[in-house]
Amino acid sequence: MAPHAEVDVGSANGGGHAAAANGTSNGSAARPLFTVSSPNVVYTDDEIRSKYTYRTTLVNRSEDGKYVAVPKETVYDFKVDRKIPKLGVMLVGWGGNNGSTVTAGIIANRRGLVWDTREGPRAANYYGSVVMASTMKLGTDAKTLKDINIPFHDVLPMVHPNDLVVGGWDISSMNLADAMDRAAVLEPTLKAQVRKKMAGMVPLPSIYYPDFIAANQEDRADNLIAGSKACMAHVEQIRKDIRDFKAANGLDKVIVQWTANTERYADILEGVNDTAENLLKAIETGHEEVSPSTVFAVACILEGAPFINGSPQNTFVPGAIELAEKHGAFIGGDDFKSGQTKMKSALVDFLINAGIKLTSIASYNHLGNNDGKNLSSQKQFRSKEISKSNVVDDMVEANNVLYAEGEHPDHTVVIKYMPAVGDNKRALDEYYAEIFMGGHQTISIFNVCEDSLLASPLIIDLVLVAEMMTRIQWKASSGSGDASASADEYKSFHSVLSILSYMLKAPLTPPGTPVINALAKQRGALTNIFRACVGLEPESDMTLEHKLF
Ligand SMILES: NC(=O)c1ccc[n+]([C@@H]2O[C@H](COP(=O)([O-])OP(=O)(O)OC[C@H]3O[C@@H](n4cnc5c(N)ncnc54)[C@H](O)[C@@H]3O)[C@@H](O)[C@H]2O)c1
Ligand SMILES: O=P([O-])([O-])O[C@@H]1[C@@H](O)[C@H](O)[C@@H](O)[C@H](O)[C@@H]1O
Repeated sequence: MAPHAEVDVGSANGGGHAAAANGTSNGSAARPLFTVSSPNVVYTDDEIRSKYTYRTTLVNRSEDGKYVAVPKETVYDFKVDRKIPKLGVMLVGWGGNNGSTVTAGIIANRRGLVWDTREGPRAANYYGSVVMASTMKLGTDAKTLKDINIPFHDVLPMVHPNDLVVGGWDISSMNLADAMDRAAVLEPTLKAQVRKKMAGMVPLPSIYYPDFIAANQEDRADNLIAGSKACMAHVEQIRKDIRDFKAANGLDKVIVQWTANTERYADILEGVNDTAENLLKAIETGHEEVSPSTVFAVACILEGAPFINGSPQNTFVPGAIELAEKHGAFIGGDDFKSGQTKMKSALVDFLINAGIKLTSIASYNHLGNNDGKNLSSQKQFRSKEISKSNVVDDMVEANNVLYAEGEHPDHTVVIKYMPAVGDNKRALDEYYAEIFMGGHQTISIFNVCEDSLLASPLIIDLVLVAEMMTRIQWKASSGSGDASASADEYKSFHSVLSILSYMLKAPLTPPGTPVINALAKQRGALTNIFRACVGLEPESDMTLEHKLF
């Protein structure tokens, strides 16, 4: 059967669910859940335009070495395209645990499925998605001053995941129904209801360069594009696949996401992958240090499809980042932040900001899925060890009361492959800290993460936020105090979508900008940038209205 994507027009025309707030999936703007009444916000049928004053504090040093804090205001004009596109998502590694699970989840939600379990009936949901299952404070009721909270999804005219058309590639030819069985993640009573639809989904052949993933993956590799090292033919085939998928499904846009196996790190080599020009040349000449994920990234950049890396390897070598910047293409990564590390990025933030001196973190985990099998190989584990270890750096460096320059907690990460537990990863963590007057606090956590059920909503959030970013443009308002920007042309955000960091362990940021791992700060950035696009102030927890009266 020819590989093809899911074609389910059930709700692609918006019939499968309530029209998304601020817009519907048929491309016109509907009545939004809320409007902002302000001279700084203008709604048209096609756009939301806002004037937003961004307030920061610049710090200088006086001659006597003291800090001098100077409040700064920069006025930006934001423009949001309200037309919600018909959106496709192509997963690299579609037949994996994550790929098959997220596909089944979208179908189940679109159809409003309910299935029997030992604990009784369960209904499809998007729990674990910050976009679909969390809220943000819109403001306070003008009469009662009580908080008014709205679904995150409603703050801007976002695509609804029920409308996503899913496809992708895999080195394994297994159809998605059999892949769902292989994954052993979902209940049989749910699988039975989506099996027919998924049996018709067959991943496109993909590129396979054996040296980049564990040798134990070879037995899956029966669905390959010819060639075992990078070449332009691979780039062009992937670009053609994206165009064909877009045309076959009548899509306006396609976003590509890597949820294939973790690769080993690629060496950064001068003259090979250090610049965009050298990277393209290295692909043309078949350099063996160019990985499959980097070939996919280059293909997507050239095709203008946002590319997101859900795995920890250094897909975005300097040449790939430079290429994305040159083409104004969006890239994001790395490594879904789904369970053990997500908890860590919240707990470490809490401990250190509570003035508790974390002195060691021991993170052990074992899992029995194919990801764990691939990670049982040292080179692939090393990619994951890096992404799981660096997540505390910004929080430690931000507290120079607890930590001297260069001082940091001991931190170890262990991953073991234990087939018996399958996708239900066990994460065991010990946090050891110094507290008041020589005391200690020891926090021990046993965290069973059903990895694919935690990662799937992140795959959805990454797609929805990345797509939303393709419809947001900005410019510094004339006379805004930002001399660097032209006052009369809108442009997109930087190619590297650091706004995606909440969903990622090792956030990729524009070159030279800081990496923020603290979970609350990441969510705050995502929330407040979206609020700014409709002219709303950042969420403030000051609640002076409840204190000054
Ligand atoms: N909670 C989580 O599940 C989680 C969290 C963070 C990161 N990740 C990462 O997400 C990725 C996928 O996780 P998974 O559990 O679905 O793994 P998986 O092994 O079940 O799926 C990976 C799929 O990729 C395919 N594949 C390998 N190389 C390919 C290539 N070059 N082109 C196309 N397909 C290819 C494999 O055949 C397999 O079907 C892994 O890199 C994992 O480390 C997962
Ligand atoms: O996101 P998280 O739970 O910290 O990290 C997970 C690891 O604990 C697990 O070993 C690995 O297989 C997953 O891909 C994921 O990276």
